[in-house]
Amino acid sequence: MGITISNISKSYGEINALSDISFDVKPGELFGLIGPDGAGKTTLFRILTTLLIADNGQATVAGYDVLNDYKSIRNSVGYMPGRFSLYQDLTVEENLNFFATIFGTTIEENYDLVKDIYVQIEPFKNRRAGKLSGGMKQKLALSCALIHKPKVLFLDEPTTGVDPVSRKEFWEMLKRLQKKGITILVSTPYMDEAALCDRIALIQNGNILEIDTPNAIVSHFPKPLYNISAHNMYNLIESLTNYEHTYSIFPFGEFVHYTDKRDPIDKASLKTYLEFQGLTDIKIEKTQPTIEDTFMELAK
Ligand SMILES: Nc1ncnc2c1ncn2[C@@H]1O[C@H](COP(=O)(O)OP(=O)(O)OP(=O)(O)O)[C@@H](O)[C@H]1O
Repeated sequence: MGITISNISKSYGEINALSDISFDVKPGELFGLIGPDGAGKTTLFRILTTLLIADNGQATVAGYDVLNDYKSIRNSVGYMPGRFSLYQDLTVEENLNFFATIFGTTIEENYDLVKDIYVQIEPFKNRRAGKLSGGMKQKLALSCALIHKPKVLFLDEPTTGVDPVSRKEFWEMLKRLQKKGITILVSTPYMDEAALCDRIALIQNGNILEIDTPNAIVSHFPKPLYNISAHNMYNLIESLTNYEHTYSIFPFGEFVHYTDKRDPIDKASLKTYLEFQGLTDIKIEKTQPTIEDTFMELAK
């Protein structure tokens, strides 16, 4: 009951939103689609949930073809779109009832599946959805996407605009749903969330850059990586940009992530150069690459 995607392309006029995309999501897998705004994630979700027709290629979801079996797909999948999809003027309970009714079920019938999530918003069941916080809206949207017991769950940027605590809770919920046998395709622009998936596809400008487990993707980073810090971040970035041996630089919190054209790096001469640029408190230490580093390297 997984997903297969074979040579899917989609253009909007001149814009190639997806260019010949192919990959599979295994049954029961928690698979992440990781990429920046405009990468093509929503377009792929809309094709897989039968809301949009691809220009080329084939795809199946839970064994059904997206074109020929679209009605079966609509009954077997849950879809939480990126933008808030609920009825703002209906209460929490009315929203959930509405989604249950259109799928011919009731809240009671499938309560077991949504219980974990719904109990957290049940105290506010008479509040209008439009008056909920970001984290609560997200929990209600997930409950609505689950109320008909889908085999496959599509979540398009479910944690965008949600606070860090709610984001963490949300990923714990996804892990629990996965244990119940639901296949999950989730998109996110947050690279730290990518590490929580079984496998991820890095996507940019409608192309897949790489597909693998988060650990394997990180292990493909091609060069030794260094954390560099100094008292003046702006001057540090400018100095490293102009340094003749710089291969790549990437601001990363309080550090700059740096790779050097030389192998091995000459740390002493790099430090002397930075001191000559007027920088003080310089620290250069080897560090482990993250998915974000790998993405930036592949996206070059
Ligand atoms: N209806 C449309 N008409 C024209 N261009 C579109 C349309 N929908 C999307 N696009 C363009 O197609 C590309 C892919 O968009 P898509 O929404 O699939 O990306 P995304 O990764 O989901 O990003 P976002 O999070 O911003 O939605 C973008 O360049 C976008 O501007």
